[in-house]
Amino acid sequence: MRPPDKLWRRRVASFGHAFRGVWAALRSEVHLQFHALATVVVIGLGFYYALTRLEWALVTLAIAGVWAAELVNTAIEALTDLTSPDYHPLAGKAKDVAAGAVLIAALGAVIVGSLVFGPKIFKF
Ligand SMILES: Nc1ncnc2c1ncn2[C@@H]1O[C@H](COP(=O)(O)OP(=O)(O)OP(=O)(O)O)[C@@H](O)[C@H]1O
Repeated sequence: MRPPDKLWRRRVASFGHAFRGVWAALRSEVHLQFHALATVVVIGLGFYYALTRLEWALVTLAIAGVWAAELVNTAIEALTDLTSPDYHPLAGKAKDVAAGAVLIAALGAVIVGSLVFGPKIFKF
């Protein structure tokens, strides 16, 4: 078994790698930059409309879901380009399915956003 201090250092290093991954994807992926902008706008609207705790929880889950799906999509795209730079139906399938995950998460976020902000913005 590893000494506890080394385990702790490894956990901290893992967080560092994860944040580095988010930052690397953010710098290279236009879609993620759009999500970052949308996240800032949605958080601003959340404060403006004084969302309840439950509404914040739903909005947070929706935002995190889209970010997570987009990051996994970026990772799968990178791995696919590495392992199959030439055309292959399976490479195409992997990329299409990963993009599908982003689409589903984004649709869910649009529904959550409409249900939470719709009545506040359009006053119904
Ligand atoms: N190696 C490949 N073999 C077969 N089809 C591929 C391959 N690479 C890409 N494709 C097809 O082209 C589509 C677009 O791939 P691409 O790598 O350009 O990603 P993208 O959707 O443009 O994502 P992004 O804009 O985030 O880079 C894929 O969804 C897939 O259908």
